[in-house]
Amino acid sequence: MAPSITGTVSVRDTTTQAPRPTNGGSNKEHLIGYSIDKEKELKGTDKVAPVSYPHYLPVWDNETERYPPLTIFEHYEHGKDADPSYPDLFPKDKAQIDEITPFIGSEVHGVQLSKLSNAGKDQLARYVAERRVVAFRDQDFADLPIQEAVDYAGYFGRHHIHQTSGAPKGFPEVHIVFRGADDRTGANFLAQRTNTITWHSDVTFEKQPPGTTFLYWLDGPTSGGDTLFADMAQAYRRLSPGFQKRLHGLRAVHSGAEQINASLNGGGIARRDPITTEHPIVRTHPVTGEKALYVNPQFTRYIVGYKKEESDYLLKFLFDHIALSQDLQARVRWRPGTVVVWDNRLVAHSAVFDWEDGQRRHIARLTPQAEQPYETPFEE
Ligand SMILES: O=C(O)CCC(=O)C(=O)O
Ligand SMILES: [Fe+2]
Repeated sequence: MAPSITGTVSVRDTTTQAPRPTNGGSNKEHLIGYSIDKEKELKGTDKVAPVSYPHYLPVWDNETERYPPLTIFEHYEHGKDADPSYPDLFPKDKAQIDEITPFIGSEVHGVQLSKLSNAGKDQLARYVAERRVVAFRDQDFADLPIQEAVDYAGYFGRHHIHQTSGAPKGFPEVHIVFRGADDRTGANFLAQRTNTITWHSDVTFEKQPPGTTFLYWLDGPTSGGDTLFADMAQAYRRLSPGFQKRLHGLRAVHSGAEQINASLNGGGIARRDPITTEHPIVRTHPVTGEKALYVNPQFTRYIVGYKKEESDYLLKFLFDHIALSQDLQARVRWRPGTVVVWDNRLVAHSAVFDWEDGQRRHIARLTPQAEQPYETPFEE
């Protein structure tokens, strides 16, 4: 049951971006600074369109929103039950599927996600694991009552409640990505940095990070604000057998502390105490059995048992490998009505802040948690 939000409610820009890493990563400080009053001031003038989904505007409760640590739970992976010929997800002659690249990314027309049976949802989980990220067009998801969207995604795993991000009032399990129409932090940010790319997998500092993850469009610029995805299984396969073998057995520490500090420093909230968690550097997918790299510059801090220089060096290599290999990446262009579903165990992703004309960008994420990452032995 969602706690009610009372007390001081503030509305600001939100992204999942954490502050500078302590290792060789290349991520950015988070982009902050939205004020609802400014947007209200502009509203009613011809400078800015009204918010399409005002009930999805992010709020924070600085005073009362506080949660105990997340507990371990038994995750049921529905993708394991899927018929791999996808008869319920893609009934005959209904769906048009366009592969964005051979390995990663599909764009689907003609399927209404909200209407899927449980068999269809099982197949969705599996299909997304196969394709890594899928953009479903012309969806009614954003128009459903928020509770229905929440219930829908809850089929795939226990909802993650984000430690810092804004959420629609009364729905802390919905993570909101928002940049207001008055927002100038992007320009300010780019005055200090050369780009806005922040590769990450979501909340990898948690003991049970997300699996099948949903992001759906509410408002956005006419062009720009795409999302980048990198195929982490393909990134693993591109390495030589000798190098793959070296990575097996290594574990890395992921930290959520810097994200919490950045939130508190910016006047935001911390819903839980910060945690760090060790995960294997190579994890295995529970449905497909594929191995994938599982490190990211946003949250991975160091390799357990390595000296600092060794750890920084190896992590930098892996972060660069992911960021520079555009031949294992897909770029998803948003359109009204789009729902993007990805498997957070198999991709890294990054927002692209490349529009400068003050248009609003507003997206909602539902983030079912999955199993504790595990590793299976290296195979020649
Ligand atoms: O804004 C985006 O394109 C992606 C945001 C993001 O990283 C997320 O919601 O997990
Ligand atoms: Fe993210």
